Amino acid sequence: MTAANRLMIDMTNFFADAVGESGVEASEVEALSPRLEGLRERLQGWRAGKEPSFFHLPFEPEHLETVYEWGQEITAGFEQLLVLGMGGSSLGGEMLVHCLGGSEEFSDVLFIDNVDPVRIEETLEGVEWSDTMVLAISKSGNTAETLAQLLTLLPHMERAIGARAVKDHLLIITEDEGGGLAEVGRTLRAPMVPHPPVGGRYSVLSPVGLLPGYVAGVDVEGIIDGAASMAERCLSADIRENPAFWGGATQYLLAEQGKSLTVLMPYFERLNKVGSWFRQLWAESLGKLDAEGENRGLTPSRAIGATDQHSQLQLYLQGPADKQFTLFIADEMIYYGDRIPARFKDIPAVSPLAGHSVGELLAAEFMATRETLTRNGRPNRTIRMPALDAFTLGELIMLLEMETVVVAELLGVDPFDQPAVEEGKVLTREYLAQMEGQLSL
Ligand SMILES: O=P(O)(O)OC[C@H]1O[C@](O)(CO)[C@@H](O)[C@@H]1O
Repeated sequence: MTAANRLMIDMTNFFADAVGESGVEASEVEALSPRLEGLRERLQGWRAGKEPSFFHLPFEPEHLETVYEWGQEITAGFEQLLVLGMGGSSLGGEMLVHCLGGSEEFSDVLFIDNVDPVRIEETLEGVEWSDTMVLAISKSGNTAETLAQLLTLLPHMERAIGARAVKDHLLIITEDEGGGLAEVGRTLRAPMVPHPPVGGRYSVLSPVGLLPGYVAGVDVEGIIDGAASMAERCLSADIRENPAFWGGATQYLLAEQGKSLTVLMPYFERLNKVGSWFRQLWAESLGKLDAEGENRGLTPSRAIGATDQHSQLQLYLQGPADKQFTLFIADEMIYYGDRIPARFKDIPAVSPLAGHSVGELLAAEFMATRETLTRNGRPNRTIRMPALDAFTLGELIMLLEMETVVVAELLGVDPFDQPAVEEGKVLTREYLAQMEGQLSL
């Protein structure tokens, strides 16, 4: 595996030297280092594979083997992959496909990650069942939405390809063999791939995310190499040398000082789904009660440059000083896009644009936003990628996962559970039961 670091993390504008009193001091971040000692020890165990963890996924070659085996079968036999799943069961795959997908041999990977009947109907309208493989993913196997998605599209499949062929068009990823999805799969004799023993929001580096990615043409080995390289860097005992410890501890401190809204703002639309994936990771991992029963958490928010400069930036600059920002830019951006013709260069509004590529304009807008945030005392950091490629995306995924775990450690919460979500699931079932009562009257 290559150890070249491609992701550059510029934290300068998180600190008081750049943004004044709304920033933090490097010495304050360093002072948090002893509180991360327990995590450092656990990380060594995770790296050695002593207990299941997302951190070890890039070092488990069997996941890639499964992805190649199924990926080749799907790309050889089908035109389309339809992925069913909620939250962590779909967001990682969607991120990979959206960021780097676009294989010419294989056209479509579609995701149904809701039970909005209109959206489902619209998605299914274009599905040619004889050319489609369905991938149903649920770690627990009992998620109502995922089961409803699968069970409602089964009759469509059966009508189109015949009941006996369904098992050749369906693949299931689930962990719990006693769960509803496994039960349905066994009845239909559909093949099953085990979900790794990690939470859905930490599962992107397993077949859960990599298989849809592979099918869309993503270089999954590059993703894994990048993630492994970042994981090794995150083992450093020196907090300043450890990107996730340094980044996570700084974001924690900023939040403790009132900046508990984390805004992710890529200047690259392909990175938009990184924001969707990160929102679940950050929200479900951090938003919970600590040991003293205090409500803790940092609220994720996402924006997209340059579009949201014309929507959110006014708030960011002069609204409440409760936010910290992570901006993303890819150096290659300046080479993209047509040059703006000089034809109307005598018009004052056109003259500064003439001759520049559209990518150069976007890059200039990024630099301007970064500077205005800084001048207005709004703490911000920049994650710079030379190019948006698989290795860099793998580094980014591992960095954001590890930063989440670091912030959780400092908040004193468990990053791997989501105890409060259960209540809503129970109530949903109760409401359904009530509706059944009404309908039977
Ligand atoms: O993979 P499963 O078990 O279907 O869960 C889907 C999602 O639902 C949650 O349990 C609750 O939102 C998430 O943590 C998870 O990613």
